[in-house]
Amino acid sequence: MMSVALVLVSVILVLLLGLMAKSWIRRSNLPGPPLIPFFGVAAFMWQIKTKDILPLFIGWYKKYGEIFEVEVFGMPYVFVAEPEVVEPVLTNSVNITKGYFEYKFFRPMFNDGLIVSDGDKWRSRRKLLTPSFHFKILELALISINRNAKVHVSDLLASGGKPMELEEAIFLSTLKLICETAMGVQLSTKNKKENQYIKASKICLDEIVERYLRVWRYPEFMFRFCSAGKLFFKNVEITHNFDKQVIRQRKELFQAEKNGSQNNGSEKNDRRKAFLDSLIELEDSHPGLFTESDMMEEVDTFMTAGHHTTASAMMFAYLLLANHPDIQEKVYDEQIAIFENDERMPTIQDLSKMVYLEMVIKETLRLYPTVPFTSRLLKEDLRIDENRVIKAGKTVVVFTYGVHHSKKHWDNPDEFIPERFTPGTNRHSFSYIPFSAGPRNCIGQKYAILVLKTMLSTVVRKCWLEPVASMDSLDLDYAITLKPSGGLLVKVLPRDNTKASLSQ
Ligand code: HEM
Repeated sequence: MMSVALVLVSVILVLLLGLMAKSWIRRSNLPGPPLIPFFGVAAFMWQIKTKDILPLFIGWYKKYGEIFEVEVFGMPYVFVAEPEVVEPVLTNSVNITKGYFEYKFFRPMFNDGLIVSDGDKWRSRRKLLTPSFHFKILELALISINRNAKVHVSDLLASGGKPMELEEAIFLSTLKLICETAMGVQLSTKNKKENQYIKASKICLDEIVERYLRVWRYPEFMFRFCSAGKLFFKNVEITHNFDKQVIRQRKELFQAEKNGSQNNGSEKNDRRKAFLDSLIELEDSHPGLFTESDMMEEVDTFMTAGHHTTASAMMFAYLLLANHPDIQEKVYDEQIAIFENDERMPTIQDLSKMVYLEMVIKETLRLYPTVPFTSRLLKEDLRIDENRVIKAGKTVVVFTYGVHHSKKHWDNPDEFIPERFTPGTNRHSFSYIPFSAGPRNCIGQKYAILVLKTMLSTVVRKCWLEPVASMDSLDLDYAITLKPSGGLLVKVLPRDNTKASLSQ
């Protein structure tokens, strides 16, 4: 009996030593937290909460520098925050594959949609979908954005200046916007199903982050078995049902428009198509080649990516403006210089004049990058310099938060200074990458800037934002996108009254 136990212990020891040796060999000469046999950092990650994730990586970044290596359950991850290294990672046209586990966990939500897909499928989809975000389409979208911005402002003002939890109102606005502009479907004003959808998609993203931290949930069968997995799949179903309904509604309209134009004998409408219309047209013209499930995976992807991201950026912008009244006032002055006392909504030309507002948005995305990490699985070796190579097979995580807070590239990196984005200021082009860069950059970035500018312009013209708590007490939650932990409490007052009371 003793000898069997001894053999078992010896085998386990040899296995652990083997794994350690493998790790040391693979690790090359990059610094990083001490190796823990077999589990790597996963051995203590299970104790961590989502709001501890960013501080943990910031701590390692401060301790080990702009390139460090972390091992999770035998998988090596190289974190990079040095613009000179980020550049070859993001611009390489071979290394377009996303990190394996990080993106695999999205598959139940997005299947093989644009964020997750790879190789030829990704290339052809990207080519197909890019025209949907063409300038002409965005110009048309402005009508919907303006209408929603007005509704959003009256929702904010209804709070009567009392501290208001803004997260829900912001998410509702950005969801309605992506539905109207990209999907061509106007949502109801009752908001019941919409709020249910928003809640479900938040639960899904939260559960993905929790899954990163709990290695025993990595295997699909284990995840499906536990209560977290059951909750996740239940909420995935809610989001899918909502998206199916959106597709159904748009298809009915599409068919009605098609019949209408045939009956009128009118010419084929060749204007550029909004996102969902081009997918429906493709299914219509290529039956069997582009299917309903192909359409679903892209709608699922764009519905989530299209509203969580802009909502996160808006939340931080409100918080920063409320806490920096001087900057809020400068944004307002620029609006007055453009509109004087005219109540009209902004045109594309007006938006192009909002240079200071754009600087504020850029600085918000620098301080609080909506997507703080992105990753690539290296298909070929990446030489950093004479002494350092990151080997093919490793996952490189671009630590955007670290890039944006680098003391080498930014003076007082933790301060909110929109003036650093004064047009014409020089900097390393990979020291600022909120939308990533290279072939897999954000397809929605022009749309996002349009939404942010229009919404913020409308809010600042009509409202005065006041803080409820100082930014010093702000914790950041990593929920795939970055969010203020515990929501967003701000006071919203009508601008005119405030101006009047300020001048008294
Ligand atoms: C403030 C707003 C936004 C920010 C900061 C942002 C940021 C990013 C980043 C960093 C990536 C790269 C992710 C990666 O490599 O893993 C990305 C990709 C992507 N974004 Fe955005 N995004 C924003 C808004 C949007 C919007 C509004 C949409 C849709 C309308 C969108 C759709 C996508 C899609 C589909 C991808 C994948 C592109 C590909 O792999 O080809 N994003 N975004």
